[in-house]
Amino acid sequence: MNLKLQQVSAIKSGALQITGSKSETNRLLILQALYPNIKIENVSNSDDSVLMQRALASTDETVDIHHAGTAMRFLTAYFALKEGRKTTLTGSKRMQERPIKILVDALQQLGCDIQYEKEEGYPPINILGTKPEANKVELQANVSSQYISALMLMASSLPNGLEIALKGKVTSVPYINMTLSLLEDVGIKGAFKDNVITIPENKNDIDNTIVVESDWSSASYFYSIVALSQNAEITLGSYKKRSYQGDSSLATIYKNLGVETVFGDHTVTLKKNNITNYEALHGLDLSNSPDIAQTIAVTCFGLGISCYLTGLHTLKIKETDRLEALKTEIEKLGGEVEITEDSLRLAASNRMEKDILIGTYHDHRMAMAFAPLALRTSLSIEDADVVSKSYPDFWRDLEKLGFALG
Ligand SMILES: O=C(O)C1=C[C@@H](OP(=O)(O)O)[C@@H](O)[C@H](O)C1
Ligand SMILES: C=C(OP(=O)(O)O)C(=O)O
Repeated sequence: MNLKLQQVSAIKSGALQITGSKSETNRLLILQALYPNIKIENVSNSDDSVLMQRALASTDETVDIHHAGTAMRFLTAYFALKEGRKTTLTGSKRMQERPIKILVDALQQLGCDIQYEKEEGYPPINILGTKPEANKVELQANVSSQYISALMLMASSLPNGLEIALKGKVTSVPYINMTLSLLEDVGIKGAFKDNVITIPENKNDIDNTIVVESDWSSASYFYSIVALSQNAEITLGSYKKRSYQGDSSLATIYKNLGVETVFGDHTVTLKKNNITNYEALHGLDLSNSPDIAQTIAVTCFGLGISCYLTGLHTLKIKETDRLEALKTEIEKLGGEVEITEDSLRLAASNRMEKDILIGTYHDHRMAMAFAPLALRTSLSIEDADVVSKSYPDFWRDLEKLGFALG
């Protein structure tokens, strides 16, 4: 379904409750599968978390996780270490193009039994669960942190825990720290020092209740809306100042784009002010928070300012090639974008075409990143339901703020 967004001149101030972080939820669901007395509150209602829950509950031999990257990676390690269980783990067409070799190699190093069903290095994979004796593994860390988190989440179930040595420049580091922090919250105290992660074996009962913080990547779209508005003020729950999510760097980044963040009791209020520092957008390294790159690029385009975003090497293997997709869609609207393998340069421009259909390429973040441009022009979003991968209530929440949809 294509969704038309009328141009809106002003939006209402409002308060929204954002669903739980899908990254935190999907880690905790794996830990709950290992330690069933763990309780999770503010569970994400994202498709990716629903798919994860279904996969963990399934007794079928074939498990299909559609587009969910974390589910694919975390479940590869989970099923590989589930002794005696035979699983074919598969996903959408795009998932079958997203690499998994680094993780499979690491699990094979440990002694796991995993075969590729079609193309080497890519899902679907056939897994026969084992309990390996080895407790050391080495893997390349510059492609996806999800491979590392997958091993960390399973490590405490191995007879001697696990030592994970990371090679190369480590990418998406906050997601590794998030895994470490959640493990610690349930009582498993690991360490990450000098590119070596150590997770001990756990023999204790675990019955903690963990409250998932709401999703910061989802909050990014409201940062963009406030930046593009005259004077909007939006309160979002439930957030905390000391977040496990690297995308909470939004507060610092959007300060440069005229958005002030005020932390309340479990909320953040985003307020428009006119204090900007656009220079900070020139050479902004997003290797710690890849999921907000699209939001930031589109905000800058909406503001008519230039930006140069770096550290984007992981964007090519996400739900789509996000660098290509951004270039194509911003250029349709009249912008000028140059991309390399790991960077995006947007030229300053006041051009903004009307009534363009924005392609979304099965990528929830393409739909959500472009929606705030309705504060500047009328546009349509292709396949608008794609947002449910991380944020099923997105369009309803935009309507609450006064966006005119349909
Ligand atoms: O571990 C996680 O929950 C995630 C890690 C990141 O992936 P990469 O480590 O592949 O960059 C991020 O893009 C993804 O949305 C969620
Ligand atoms: C990249 C993302 O998800 P995943 O890799 O888990 O599919 C995302 O949500 O932006």
